[in-house]
Amino acid sequence: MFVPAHITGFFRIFKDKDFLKTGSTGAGITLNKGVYTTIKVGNGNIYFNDKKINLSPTREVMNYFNVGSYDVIHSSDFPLGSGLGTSGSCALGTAYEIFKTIGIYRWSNNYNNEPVKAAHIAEVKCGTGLGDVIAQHTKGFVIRKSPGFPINVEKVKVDNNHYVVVEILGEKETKNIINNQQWVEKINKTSDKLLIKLLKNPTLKNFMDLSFYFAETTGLISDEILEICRDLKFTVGASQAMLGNTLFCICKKEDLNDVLSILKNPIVCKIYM
Ligand SMILES: Nc1ncnc2c1ncn2[C@@H]1O[C@H](COP(=O)(O)OP(=O)(O)O)[C@@H](O)[C@H]1O
Ligand SMILES: CC(C)(COP(=O)(O)O)[C@@H](O)C(=O)O
Repeated sequence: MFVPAHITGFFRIFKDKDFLKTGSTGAGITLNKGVYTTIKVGNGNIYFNDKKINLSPTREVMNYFNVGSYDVIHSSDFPLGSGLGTSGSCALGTAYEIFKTIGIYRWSNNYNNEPVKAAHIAEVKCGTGLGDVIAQHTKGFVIRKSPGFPINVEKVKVDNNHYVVVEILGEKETKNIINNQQWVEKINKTSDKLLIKLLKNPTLKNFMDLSFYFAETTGLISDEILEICRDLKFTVGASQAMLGNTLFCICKKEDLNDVLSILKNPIVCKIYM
């Protein structure tokens, strides 16, 4: 099962005692790179790019479906902690694969996005995500209008001639931000009006402008990424992937070579619909 990476440009945090009501509003794009997940009968081991690790969101999903006798194997295009929703891809891929393997007979009485709910709950419990899973389930250029469930999103039509170029400059643990009250207040104060602005003019250009405003105003953007974004003004836009130490840029085909000449380790992607 392939689950696309997801880049959040800006977001607002909603916490609730109900994990299904906890989540985020905001906007982002899914990529044609991400995580391939398979499961096989085993001993409950988790492998990430051939390394055995105890990846908490994946473990949470395994516990949710109560399947300790399978191994989960993730093959990821991106490292964990890069703000590309890799933990969400792992959680959702695990949920889909387990659900497919154990069959819906166990859940037939209340099948309703069960794998998506399981992965969302896992991400929220682990502090590794709030809205990625819903966006990765929806795919494309996704505006999330309400947090969590019931799912309330707008999938914006985009033409296929844009590229998304990503440069990973380091790691950042999502939980250190979304579990910090000062950051939560700053994020929510900054993002308060951005969703309405994007819904009024749902274009990739406006998405990138609002994302850059959010990254700069919250102070989440690093000086290094800020500098590179200034050099990429000729594109549709550039900003920092939330919540990572990763730059992302959307550009037209005719500008791609110029973008690649500016970045050191660019990864060229497309928006995954
Ligand atoms: N080697 C590892 N072993 C176990 N967990 C890891 C390892 N490396 C990273 N992780 C976990 O992966 C998760 C990454 O989630 P997050 O910070 O949201 O990044 P992403 O943007 O990739 O989703 C975190 O829970 C982090 O603790
Ligand atoms: C921005 C974030 C809270 C975290 O995203 P990541 O670091 O990629 O796990 C995301 O889940 C969202 O709600 O939009």
